[in-house]
Amino acid sequence: MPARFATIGVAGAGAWGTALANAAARAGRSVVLWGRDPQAIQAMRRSRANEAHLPGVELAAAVAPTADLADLGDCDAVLLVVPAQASREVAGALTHHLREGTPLVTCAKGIERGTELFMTQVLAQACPHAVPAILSGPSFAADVAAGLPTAVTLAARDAGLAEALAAALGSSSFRLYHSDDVRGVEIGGAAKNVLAIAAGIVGGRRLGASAGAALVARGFAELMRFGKAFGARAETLTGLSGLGDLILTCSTPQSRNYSLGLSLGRGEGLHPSGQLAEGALTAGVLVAMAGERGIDMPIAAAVEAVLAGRSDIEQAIGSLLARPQKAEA
Ligand SMILES: NC(=O)C1=CN([C@@H]2O[C@H](COP(=O)(O)OP(=O)(O)OC[C@H]3O[C@@H](n4cnc5c(N)ncnc54)[C@H](OP(=O)(O)O)[C@@H]3O)[C@@H](O)[C@H]2O)C=CC1
Ligand SMILES: O=C(CO)COP(=O)(O)O
Repeated sequence: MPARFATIGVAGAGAWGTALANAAARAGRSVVLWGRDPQAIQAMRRSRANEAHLPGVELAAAVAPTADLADLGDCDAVLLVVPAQASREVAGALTHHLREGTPLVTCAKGIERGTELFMTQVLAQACPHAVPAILSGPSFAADVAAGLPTAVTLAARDAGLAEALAAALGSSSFRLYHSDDVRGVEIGGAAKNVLAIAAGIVGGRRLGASAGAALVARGFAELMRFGKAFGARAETLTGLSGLGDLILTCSTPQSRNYSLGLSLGRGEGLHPSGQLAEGALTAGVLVAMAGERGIDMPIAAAVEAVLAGRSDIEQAIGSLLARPQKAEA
C-alpha cells in the first residue's frame, strides 16, 4: 500500500518553504516546491539551491521546484508557506488545482488585516474544498534546513489527520507534535512576532537582561489573555507554538522580528534590509482585536503605537513603566 501523504506540495519558495521542502524530503516524501517567480525557479533547478532566501543550503534530491501551480494538483497534502497577508491570494489560486479534501497546512504566522481572520479561517474561505491545518512552533528556517533538532506543532480539527500529517512530515531532527487546538496554535505564532519586536527594542535600548525576562513573562501574559478570549487551550499556549516560539523569537537577532525591534531600539528606524517581519504587519490587527474585546495588551499596544509613528520609543517605554502596579495576572 502506498504511504499516506507520499507526495507533499509546498506553495511558497521563500526561506521557510524551502526549509520545509527539505524537511519533508528528509522524512521520505516526494516534494513539489512551487514559487511564483519562473526565473528564480529556473535558477533553483540549475543550482539546486535557493540563494535568494536560504543561502548555502542544498535542495534535497526529492524536491522538484516548479513555477506552475497546477503541479501541486496531484499532491496528497500541501503546505502553504507564503506571508500571512498573501495567504488568501495563493490559497484562492490553489482552489483551481487541489483535489477535494486535500489537507492545506498554513505555515504562516499572522492574522489577516482587514478581516481579522486567523490563518485557517482565511484558508477555509479562500479554498473551501481543502481541509485547513496549521504548522507552527520554534523553528528558524536555517536551523531546520541544517538538520538541527527542532520541534513544532501540527494542528487540525480532526486529531487523526493532524497525527497522520505529523507522522508523514516528521523525522528524528524535525519532530512534530500533533494537536486539535487549531486556534491555540495560530494565535501563538501570530502574537509572539509582535512581542518579539518589543523584546528587540529592549535589547536595542540596552535595558538589561532582567528587563528582557520581564518583557517575555508579561508578554506571555498578554498572549495567554488573548488566546483564552478566542477559545485557545492553555496547554497549547504554554506549548511549542506559544511559549516555545515566544522564547525563541524574543532571544536572538536571528529572528527578523527581534532584529526589527533591535533596530528601532538603537534608534536606527525600520529595517533597511526589507526582510519580512510579520509582527509589524500583525501588530495593528492584533491590538484592534484585543481592544474590541477589552483584552489588556499594553506591550503589543506600545509596539503598535511605535510602528504607527504615534509614539517614540522613550514614550512607549515610559508609558509601560508608568502603569499602576497591580496583582500579577
Ligand atoms: N523563516 C523562518 O524561519 C520561518 C518563517 N515562518 C513563517 O513563514 C511565512 C513565510 O516566511 P519566509 O518563508 O521566511 O519568508 P521569505 O521572505 O523568505 O519568503 C516569502 C516567500 O513568499 C513569496 N510570496 C510573497 N508574496 C507572495 C504572493 N502574493 N504570491 C506568491 N508568493 C508570494 C515570496 O516570493 P518572492 O521571492 O517572489 O518575493 C517568497 O518566496 C511567514 O509567515 C513566516 O512568519 C515560520 C517559521 C519559520
Ligand atoms: O517564526 C520564526 C521562528 O519560529 C521565525 O521568526 P522570525 O520571522 O522573527 O525570523
